[in-house]
Amino acid sequence: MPGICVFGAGSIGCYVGGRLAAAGADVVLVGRERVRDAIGEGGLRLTDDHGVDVRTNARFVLEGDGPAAAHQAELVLVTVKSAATADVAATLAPVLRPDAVVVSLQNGLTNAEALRAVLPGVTVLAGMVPFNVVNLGGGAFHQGSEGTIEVQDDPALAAYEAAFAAAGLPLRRREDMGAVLRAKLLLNLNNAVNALAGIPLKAELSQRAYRRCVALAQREAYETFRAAGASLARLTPLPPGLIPRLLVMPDRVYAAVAAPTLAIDPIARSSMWEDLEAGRTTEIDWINGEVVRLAESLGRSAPVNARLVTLVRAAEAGGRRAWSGDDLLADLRRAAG
Ligand SMILES: NC(=O)C1=CN([C@@H]2O[C@H](COP(=O)(O)OP(=O)(O)OC[C@H]3O[C@@H](n4cnc5c(N)ncnc54)[C@H](OP(=O)(O)O)[C@@H]3O)[C@@H](O)[C@H]2O)C=CC1
Ligand SMILES: CC(C)(CO)C(=O)C(=O)O
Repeated sequence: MPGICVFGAGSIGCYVGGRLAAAGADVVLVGRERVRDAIGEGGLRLTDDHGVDVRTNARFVLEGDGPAAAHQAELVLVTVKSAATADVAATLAPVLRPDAVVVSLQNGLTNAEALRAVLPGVTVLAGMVPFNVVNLGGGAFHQGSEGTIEVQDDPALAAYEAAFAAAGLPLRRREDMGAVLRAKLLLNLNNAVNALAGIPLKAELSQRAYRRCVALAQREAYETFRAAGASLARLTPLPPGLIPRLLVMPDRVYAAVAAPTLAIDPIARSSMWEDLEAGRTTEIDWINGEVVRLAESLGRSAPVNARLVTLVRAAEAGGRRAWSGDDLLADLRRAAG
């Protein structure tokens, strides 16, 4: 069984790393003292809405011992937030084995590129986690929505596929990973709306005003990607360009059409909400900020996404949170002009 090092033991790192460890993989989690202390003697508990309930005592080391752990590993999963990717890359560069494989399981478009730039000669693959994981505290992590992890196709994956499949998290190989990441970014435009709403995803998405905010941001991003000639993969029953049409439907229609395919646990929140709540820098620059920069590079503008960047930055600095759907929609419409 290959040695796996998970760099960034938070929601995704503990859940994916823990499931791998529970299935017998040799896993070491690298993370913060507060996460190690929360896991404590009881170990990790990993659950989902379909009966998964596993406990495991995966090895956990603090970041000071991260380089030694990464040096031993054949596979390194990077699961820090995007703002920490450069630091992790600098830590990995002097210690990785030349035959190591690095997989970024992060949101955003550029994390694998950022790792690759500092790790020449190492196989670095972009990955995409479609499902939500909530940190319930006390070492418990809950998968609150569905989907299969997708990874940039590469022959190096063959050595690890069995471990992921045994863990109940089979990998889907993709040759069009750029299109997958862009389509995921479109879905992640909801993160900012969810973080500003300050309520669980299910409650937020059940309100038309919030969905209209997401639709505004998605339409703008979709048009920007089209203008750049950048394709988007289909990750949902509806193709990406049609999702805004569903989002703006009245609540009852949305519930009837989306509910069967969009099972979200009532407690699930976006990772951006978790960052705001913990007082951390969010990934707004790596999500909505990407749309704004791409639009600018094309001589266009993306005022709705730019406004969401501004509002989330303000919230990071202690500004307004708990926006109502109507207030946020009015604000974004004003920005759109
Ligand atoms: N949570 C979710 O449901 C989903 C998240 N994602 C994506 O997955 C990625 C990870 O998200 P998530 O798991 O929520 O993030 P978390 O913040 O829960 O976990 C990341 C952890 O890594 C720690 N960390 C930061 N720098 C280092 C370092 N140098 N060495 C070791 N540990 C470090 C962080 O500590 P500290 O906070 O102190 O910096 C934090 O505990 C993001 O890109 C996110 O967008 C994708 C799909 C779903
Ligand atoms: C799963 C999803 C889309 C929403 O929780 C996410 O990627 C995130 O929270 O960052």
